[in-house]
Amino acid sequence: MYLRFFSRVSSVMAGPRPVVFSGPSGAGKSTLLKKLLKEFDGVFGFSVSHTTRKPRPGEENGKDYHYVSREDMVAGIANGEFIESAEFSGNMYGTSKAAVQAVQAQNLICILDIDMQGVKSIKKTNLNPIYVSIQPPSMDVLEKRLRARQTESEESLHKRLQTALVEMEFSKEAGQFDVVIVNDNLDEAYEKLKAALLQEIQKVKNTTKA
Ligand SMILES: Nc1nc2c(ncn2[C@@H]2O[C@H](COP(=O)(O)OP(=O)(O)O)[C@@H](O)[C@H]2O)c(=O)[nH]1
Ligand SMILES: Nc1ncnc2c1ncn2[C@@H]1O[C@H](COP(=O)(O)OP(=O)(O)O)[C@@H](O)[C@H]1O
Repeated sequence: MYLRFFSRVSSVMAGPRPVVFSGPSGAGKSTLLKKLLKEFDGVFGFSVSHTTRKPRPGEENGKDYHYVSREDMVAGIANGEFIESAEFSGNMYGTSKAAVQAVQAQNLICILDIDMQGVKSIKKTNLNPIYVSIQPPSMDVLEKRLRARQTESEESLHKRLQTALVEMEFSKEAGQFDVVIVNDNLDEAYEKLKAALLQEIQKVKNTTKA
């Protein structure tokens, strides 16, 4: 009884509910979340993950990811600095406690872009996010978009497509996600995303006004 009371208080103090974005590589997670961050400046904040993968052209250290060596990442995990971490397509990725705290300290809705393993780990924490799955209209379209993005080697592309099949099946499991958005037409997908998050957006706007 008391425990429940205190955990409710601490989740209120932690600010608005975070939002988890997950789905296959190339489904459009970054594209959609960047649109949200741009339109709702002062409402959303991005949880900057750590990764051992190399930066792509145009990506910025500390903005898109914290780019670290495997040695540093392993040490950070052993040191208890991460809420969750996973191996994806030959690289390590992880959400540090500091990354989420930095966003929540500003009373913003914290956006996490994480894979399926991350979703499973976050479900064991008390973060209590809204789980959004971004899905491509088909495997064919996904492959075309990933190729057109020109960020992957042939090997990396194949690994991502293999994993995508599993992530697509996972999104169909009942209860895994609060919202599943098929990103066919970008504008339509974005409108659906905004509609799903409208209530949380409004809460933050009301708090800021008060
Ligand atoms: N578990 C976990 N997954 C992450 C994290 N950061 C990114 N990812 C996921 O790692 C995968 C690969 O990300 P990235 O290399 O940026 O490639 P992209 O998704 O194709 O743009 C995606 O599914 C991301 O959602 C993290 O901190 N934790
Ligand atoms: N609805 C869409 N229609 C066409 N291309 C899209 C759409 N959404 C995203 N893209 C493009 O597909 C590629 C993959 O999107 P991205 O946001 O990088 O995916 P993710 O972050 O899920 O890996 C990018 O080149 C992006 O510009």
